[in-house]
Amino acid sequence: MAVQKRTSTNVLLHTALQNFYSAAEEMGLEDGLVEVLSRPERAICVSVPVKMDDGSVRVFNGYRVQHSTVCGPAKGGLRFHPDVNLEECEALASLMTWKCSLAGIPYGGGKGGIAVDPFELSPREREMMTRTFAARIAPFIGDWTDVPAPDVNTGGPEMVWIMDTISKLRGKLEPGVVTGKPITYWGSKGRTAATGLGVSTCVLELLKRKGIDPKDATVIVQGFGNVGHYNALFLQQAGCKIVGISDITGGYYNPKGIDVVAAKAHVEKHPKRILEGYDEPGLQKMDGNAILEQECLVLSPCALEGVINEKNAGKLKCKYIVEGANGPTKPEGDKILDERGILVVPDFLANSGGVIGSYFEWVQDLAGFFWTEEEYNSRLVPIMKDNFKRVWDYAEEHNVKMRRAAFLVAIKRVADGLRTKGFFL
Ligand SMILES: NC(=O)C1=CN([C@@H]2O[C@H](COP(=O)(O)OP(=O)(O)OC[C@H]3O[C@@H](n4cnc5c(N)ncnc54)[C@H](OP(=O)(O)O)[C@@H]3O)[C@@H](O)[C@H]2O)C=CC1
Ligand SMILES: O=C(O)CCC(=O)C(=O)O
Repeated sequence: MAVQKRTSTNVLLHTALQNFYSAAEEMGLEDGLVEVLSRPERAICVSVPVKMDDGSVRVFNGYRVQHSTVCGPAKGGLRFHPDVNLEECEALASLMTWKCSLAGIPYGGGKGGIAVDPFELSPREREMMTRTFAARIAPFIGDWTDVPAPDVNTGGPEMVWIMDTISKLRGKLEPGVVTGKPITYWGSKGRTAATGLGVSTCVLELLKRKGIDPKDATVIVQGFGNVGHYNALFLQQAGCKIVGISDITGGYYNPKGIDVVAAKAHVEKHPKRILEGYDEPGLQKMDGNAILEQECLVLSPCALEGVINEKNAGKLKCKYIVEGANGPTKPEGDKILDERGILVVPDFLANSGGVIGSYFEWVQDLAGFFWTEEEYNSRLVPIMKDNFKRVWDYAEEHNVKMRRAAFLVAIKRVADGLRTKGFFL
């Protein structure tokens, strides 16, 4: 019987399934494996009741999806955002499977989160919500089963609350149950900047392949959070001119180059930690979508999914796209970029520095022995360069786009594992 292709109205799941099916078809993957890998192994839905500060009770929906554990424990972030839903988690979990496979680290893929606007909660409410969520997914997570990490709107505090809740439930310290923890609490030096360092490494590798001096490169970075800010900072340090940045308050464009350090200092001082009100000579403020369409050599979307699509792909004025966010380009947008000859370095290669960095943290936690930041970065950067090279070379050799090359390489490792191990457990 032919493969029953799944479809979804969710942008991310639609993108994930289309990318997977077309790569699977190209590599001639057996139907049985296509069926298995187009579905998650396990999807957990929990309700998360919280007693609010005013005495009322609110119940939030929480999710954890484990797409694959063929190559190791499920691994991937937790996001707190009003738009979080099961299908989105499923898509992001599958992307984690391919990301970990491509990176050559011993993990499968998982993702989860809570449908909530965390900024509406008090610190106490946020902690209670996180701890209750941790307790409800406790039977399914652990250092050798599923290891969550930060994603959008989560970070060190949430990871500590999860680790502490699980440790109390199990009656022993469980540092390896989550990564992205603060350094003082079994975290690792280097993890905070790891994703941005990985994205910027891919930009610089791309420039090298194209024979472009970083000093001649203009870059626009969408999103000025963890990934976007560090990406912009490292690129500026490497000599690139950052001509555009953006956050929820809109786009900030300066053809003379934005001072990333000053912009970050402004955000740190702002009570809402946003770019609003940032100014410097030559800066033009614009709509958040318009910034994507400004002139630059490299555009690096580091905020949201689906931002490059059928509506704007024809209007972009960049030559290269290096995806820091997960799923920023819809397949419809990808097709147009392809026709226009705009080269895309795909998300699960470009932003894999985060999970590779998490792997380093997990290794240190299991060993109880910690590295210096120099050791951490000196391991991360060569792995990123090697992975970039592997995908670049495959794309050149087989005359395919980098996204397709990355999928083909990543699916092969998981498929080989499945063939060897079988499907029974
Ligand atoms: N953190 C990590 O290690 C990894 C993250 N990723 C992915 O990278 C992306 C960003 O994650 P991360 O940096 O951690 O998240 P953060 O929450 O730290 O930052 C997100 C950024 O996006 C901005 N943003 C939100 N909405 C818009 C909008 N409409 N237009 C422009 N900017 C917007 C936010 O602005 P504001 O602050 O004003 O709300 C913020 O600057 C996500 O797709 C995530 O899955 C991938 C791999 C690892
Ligand atoms: O650090 C991790 O384990 C996962 C990071 C993540 O969620 C991602 O790469 O999208």
